[in-house]
Amino acid sequence: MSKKTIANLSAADLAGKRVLVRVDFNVPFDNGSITDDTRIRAALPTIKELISNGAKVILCSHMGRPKGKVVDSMSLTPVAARLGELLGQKVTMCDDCVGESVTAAIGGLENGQVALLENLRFHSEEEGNDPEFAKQLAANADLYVNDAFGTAHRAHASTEGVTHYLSPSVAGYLIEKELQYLQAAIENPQRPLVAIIGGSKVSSKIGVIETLLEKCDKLIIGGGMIFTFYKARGLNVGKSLVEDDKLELAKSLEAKAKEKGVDFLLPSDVVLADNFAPDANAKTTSIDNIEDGWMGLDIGPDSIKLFQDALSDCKAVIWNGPMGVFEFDKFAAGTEAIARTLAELTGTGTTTIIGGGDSVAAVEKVGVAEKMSHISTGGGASLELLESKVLPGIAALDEA
Ligand SMILES: Nc1ncnc2c1ncn2[C@@H]1O[C@H](COP(=O)(O)OP(=O)(O)O)[C@@H](O)[C@H]1O
Ligand SMILES: O=C(OP(=O)(O)O)[C@H](O)COP(=O)(O)O
Repeated sequence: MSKKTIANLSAADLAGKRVLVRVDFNVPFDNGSITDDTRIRAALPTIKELISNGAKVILCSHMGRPKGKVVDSMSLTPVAARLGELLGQKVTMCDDCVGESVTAAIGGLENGQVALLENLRFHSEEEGNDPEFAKQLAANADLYVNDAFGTAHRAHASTEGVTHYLSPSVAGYLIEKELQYLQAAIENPQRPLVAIIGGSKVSSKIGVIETLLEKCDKLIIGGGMIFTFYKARGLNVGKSLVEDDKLELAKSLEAKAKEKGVDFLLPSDVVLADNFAPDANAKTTSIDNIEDGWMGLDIGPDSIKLFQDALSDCKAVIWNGPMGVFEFDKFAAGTEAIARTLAELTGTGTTTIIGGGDSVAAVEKVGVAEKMSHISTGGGASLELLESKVLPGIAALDEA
């Protein structure tokens, strides 16, 4: 990575210094309890490094989309409690992210102690990347570390703006690791490189499919978007999800794959449902035999075999998006089989990279998350990185 990281800072750079650390603690909640603390645990290496070097650690994050207003259910207070448990030390929860009370709380920190600022997005200036707000955030710190990979695609006051007022501004270990895997996978791939793209709609994955077509050897497509490709080929898709305004695009993506010599694989059979429900009636059929009144919600057993064969010789895999409606058990087999196959491949030396979002949930549901080479903590951010877009939160950091 060409950006400076905390590994480039010496103990003397950190001891006794107030370090503002942007983290992504935007974790899922249910009834006030954190249901998945992956993002909190992912920030621990950076936080622990700062603690052990005697820094005063000032963590900041957003939670949800409160649109510039204080929304009690989006307070970071439960996160401070969970982080305190994980660190085995107290985390001081601040009642705001800027202002006198925050300055006083930070003034009271001893070396090696940790404070968490309240949700940055309770102020509209955060998402507006307001320079005055960025200055206020910076005023309480001596240097800046960005470890919020999941928010690196946002040019907000705490990710981009603040870097203009704090020096050095460096990346944390999580951002370093995310870049190591995701950037290397497309810039310097081990081959054969296979990309598996699924999810609901082709429209949300156009950019990533186009970029990956330039990089990968095989492209496997699953999920709801397959029906737009089938309809573009003139097949009947019943009442499956289709984007009628993307038929020409689907044709051009297939043509581009051919032109580039990329093996373009669509499922050969699908699991149909008579309605979109967990208890719908289901049947498996080849893709040229989809009847009116039925919708495809998963890939079928022949397709699983087809995809497993295509994956068998690969050295690296990037996966983004489920193969079907894996939230419904009846239609989860395709996604779960791919998750298991990737876990096995990792064991035989293949690099397996899971983009954020629903593919991560699927891998966790199957219980194979620990087996993958890398699971990204950012959905939108990992997609943008795979699309070779510049992530403003990373671009703003000091060059190495
Ligand atoms: N055949 C299908 N028909 C309708 N929805 C589907 C189908 N296959 C997958 N999906 C849905 O796609 C959603 C995930 O899509 P998307 O948000 O694009 O992926 P990701 O979150 O991995 O980026 C899941 O909720 C899943 O139920
Ligand atoms: O959860 C996040 O993004 P993700 O759902 O794309 O992984 C990040 O915290 C960014 O949140 P945002 O999309 O409200 O800016």
